[in-house]
Amino acid sequence: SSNSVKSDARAFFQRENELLRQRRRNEFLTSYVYNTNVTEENRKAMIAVATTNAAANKEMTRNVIASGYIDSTDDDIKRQATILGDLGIDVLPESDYKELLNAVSLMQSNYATTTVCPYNKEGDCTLQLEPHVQERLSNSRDPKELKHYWRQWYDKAGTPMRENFKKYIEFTRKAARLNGYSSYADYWIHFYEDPDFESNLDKVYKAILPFYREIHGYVRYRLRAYYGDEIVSENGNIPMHLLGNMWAQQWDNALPLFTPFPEKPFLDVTSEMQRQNFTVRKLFELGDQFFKSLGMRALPPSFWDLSVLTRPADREIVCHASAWDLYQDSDVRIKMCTDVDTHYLYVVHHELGHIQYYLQYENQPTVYRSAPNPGFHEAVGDVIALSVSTPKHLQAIGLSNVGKLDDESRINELFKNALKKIVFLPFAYTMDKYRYAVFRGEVEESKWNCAFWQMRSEFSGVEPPVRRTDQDFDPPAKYHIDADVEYLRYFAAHIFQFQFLKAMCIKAGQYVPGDPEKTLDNCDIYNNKEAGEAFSKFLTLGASVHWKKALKEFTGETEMDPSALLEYFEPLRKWLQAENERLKVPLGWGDTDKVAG
Ligand SMILES: C=C(C[SeH])C(=O)N1CCC[C@H]1C(=O)O
Ligand SMILES: [Zn+2]
Repeated sequence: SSNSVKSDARAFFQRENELLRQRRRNEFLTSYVYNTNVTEENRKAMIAVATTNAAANKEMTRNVIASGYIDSTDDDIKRQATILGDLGIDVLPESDYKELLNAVSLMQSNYATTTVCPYNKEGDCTLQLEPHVQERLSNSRDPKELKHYWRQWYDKAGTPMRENFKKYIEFTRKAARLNGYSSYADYWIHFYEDPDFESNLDKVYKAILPFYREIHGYVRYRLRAYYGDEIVSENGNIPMHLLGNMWAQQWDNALPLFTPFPEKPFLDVTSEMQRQNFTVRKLFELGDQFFKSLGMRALPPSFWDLSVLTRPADREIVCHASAWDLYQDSDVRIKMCTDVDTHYLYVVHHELGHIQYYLQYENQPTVYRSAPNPGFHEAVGDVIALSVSTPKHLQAIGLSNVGKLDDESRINELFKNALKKIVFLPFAYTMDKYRYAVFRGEVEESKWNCAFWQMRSEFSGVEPPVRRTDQDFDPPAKYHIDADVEYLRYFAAHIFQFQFLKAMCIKAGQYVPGDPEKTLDNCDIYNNKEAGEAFSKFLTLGASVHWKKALKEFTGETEMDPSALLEYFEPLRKWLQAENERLKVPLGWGDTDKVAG
């Protein structure tokens, strides 16, 4: 009878999920050892465990397919079988699998260990991306120094990785084909469980593009006033080394060059934190405190014992921040090279968002211990960071003496946030539009580098400080391209986080449409149990239901919709359009001439 079939299926999935959990624990433990101690021995040990697991995962998938549960009339059985029946790169024959992992881990190791030479002075070429190069890109206002560090990094972290990247493309293409996908791009897209994903993505990009063009035009105008016409053209691409970030993905570090109302006081949280002798641990305690104030999960004691929160002096680690689920006894960890400043205050909350999600869904079967939409996982921490960075909250924790800004200071704050949240969207869009094109074979290999810069110019209107040719190979200078990490999850997260924020601010009574005293950009959900309860219910689901169903229960919506984001920034958008008209700022940009055609 269907009951006995169901109980057989339950027993089957119970066993497969438990075995999968053990495999994931082993695999992530060895991967954590490698990421927190980058040696050849640890790299090989990680590959060995992953290879053994790939064979076991293949066996599991064979069992799942043979069981026929994919055709079950029971939604849950069908969903578990569908997800477990999808192998990913584990489908590869063992030798190909090893070659692929070898190529990706070599790119990651290179990124983690690349060091560069100091500008304009003799000295060891031992400067690291975090913290040295990142600090120079953020704070230097010398175009020659900025160009030096830009070129050093791209030449050393990018170009030497061409052969490994080629292998990466070859083997991911083979894996996608073996799984019945037309390309690795389509394998990545299937995680969004949305046939309209790519067309929705283009729709959202087009919806924010007018606002982005206003920001781009104003920034170019102000940069030109500061650096002069030889460095910044009137209506061309913005040289990316001037924008405060190695990849020009967010421009808030260069904000002092283009603050709308420079004479207005600023929430300079970094100097206030340093004045108050904030420690790295304090940053994590702030985040932990926020989640607890919402009635959500606290960090377990093991988190503090097993995480690596600052760069060790005695070994190489992968500094790029990451959060880890070790799939047993609430063993969750963060690995990052934290400094005490506003950038890391944001990153700490971003990573703690992943940790909170891991804890919230830890009692789901292994197959459901993930987000139903990759964008959700990247949005959790960002929502909290948005609340933390409000004047109201910063005053509550003693990092600011103003709880409510006047109109001009509010424009400054919104502008700073737009330099993170709006500027980021065309960048994130390009990271995967480019890789989709390469995965789909739409760009011939001899054009891989020029295509990259042509797309950065087309979608963001930024260009390299020096001419680049197809003898260079710049994409692996970005962590996620080395580490096989899909990037549209961050694009989606930058839209979803404002939908989550608005829903929770309404529940907390912190946002009332049309009430100038209760706007989205000064909403602080701290201590609000109703908001926390709704958030917990949403996160506890894990991947057990379709993301549209989870979103509907949480915010009442079923789409990735930029309305909440545009509402949050509306006062800035109005001001910027008027200001650009007043200053006769030209908008838009043409083709870059920094790329050999
Ligand atoms: C902090 C993380 C680890 Se999931 C990260 O990679 N982020 C967070 C925002 C965008 C993206 C990046 O740094 O490129
Ligand atoms: Zn993340």
